[in-house]
Amino acid sequence: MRHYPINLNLKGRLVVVVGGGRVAARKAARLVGAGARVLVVAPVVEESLAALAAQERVLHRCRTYQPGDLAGATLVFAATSEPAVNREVAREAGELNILVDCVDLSEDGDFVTPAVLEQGDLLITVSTGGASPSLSKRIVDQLRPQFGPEYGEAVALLSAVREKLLTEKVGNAYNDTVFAALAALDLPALIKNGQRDAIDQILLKLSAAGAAPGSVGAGKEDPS
Ligand SMILES: C[C@@]1(CC(=O)O)c2cc3[nH]c(cc4nc(cc5[nH]c(cc(n2)[C@H]1CCC(=O)O)[C@@](C)(CC(=O)O)[C@@H]5CCC(=O)O)C(CC(=O)O)=C4CCC(=O)O)c(CCC(=O)O)c3CC(=O)O
Ligand SMILES: NC(=O)C1=CN([C@@H]2O[C@H](COP(=O)(O)OP(=O)(O)OC[C@H]3O[C@@H](n4cnc5c(N)ncnc54)[C@H](O)[C@@H]3O)[C@@H](O)[C@H]2O)C=CC1
Repeated sequence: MRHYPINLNLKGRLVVVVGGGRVAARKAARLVGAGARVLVVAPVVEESLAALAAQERVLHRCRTYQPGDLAGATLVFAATSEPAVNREVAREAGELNILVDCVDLSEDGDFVTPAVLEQGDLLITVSTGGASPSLSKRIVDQLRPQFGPEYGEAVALLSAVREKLLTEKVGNAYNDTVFAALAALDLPALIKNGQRDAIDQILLKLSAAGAAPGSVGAGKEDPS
């Protein structure tokens, strides 16, 4: 394995994207989705980036890259169409100890971005270590039909149950039993088949030892 997999929480962090074409736009849109503060440095930006800038969801510095543009960044994307500029950006990032993704030559960078399948908080990512981005994309496209919106709902429900159990100071052994029982269920299938009453019954049964599911039920009515 050439890369170490990690899912970053970039909420409120400054990320600088140098370049404003199709590739920069793809990276910037996902960064905005993750709650990062995004600065785009480019003399020309494509339509979707211009729209994000107009909505003040990214900051656009409308000129070519200059040394100093990376100040304060947590991450950097060198995403121009000029290899020499991308190298220069990578060099400055290295000096500042900021991790950089060089979109035209992964060997010059510190990280690469994977193809992504997202359903709520479920994140399935595929990478080939830079060998074949289009294969990464194809694998995600093949997985997409198997992981519909019910997976997002299942994750949200599991998260609520988990938070409730962990904040109710129920014994660890009890929690372990409940988590194991929940993990053994095919919750996404139950959700997909509309079996919300069945899920609420299961949650009530699991909570019999003391942790009422309360507001975490799957049905429209609060089961508690
Ligand atoms: C190393 C990496 C660096 C990085 O960008 O982080 C990188 C590098 C390069 N990509 C190139 C080409 C293409 N990239 C795509 C698409 C995607 N590229 C993505 C990631 C990555 N691309 C990282 C490694 C990912 C991995 O490990 O597999 C995806 C998965 C995610 C994303 O962009 O965030 C996204 C899918 C988005 C989606 O799901 O929709 C397409 C297809 C398309 O655009 O439809 C093509 C054209 C077809 C082809 O060439 O395969 C070139 C050659 C450029 C040239 O010819 O000059 C380089 C440079 C090089 O190879 O060195
Ligand atoms: N990683 C990936 O997913 C992919 C990477 N690529 C690589 O990424 C490069 C960029 O691709 P696109 O976005 O499609 O190119 P593009 O031609 O659409 O956009 C290039 C952008 O770079 C900006 N730019 C040029 N010189 C600059 C400078 N000195 N300072 C700041 N910005 C500058 C331009 O204003 C423009 O916004 C390609 O040249 C290719 O090598 C291409 C396809 C996919």
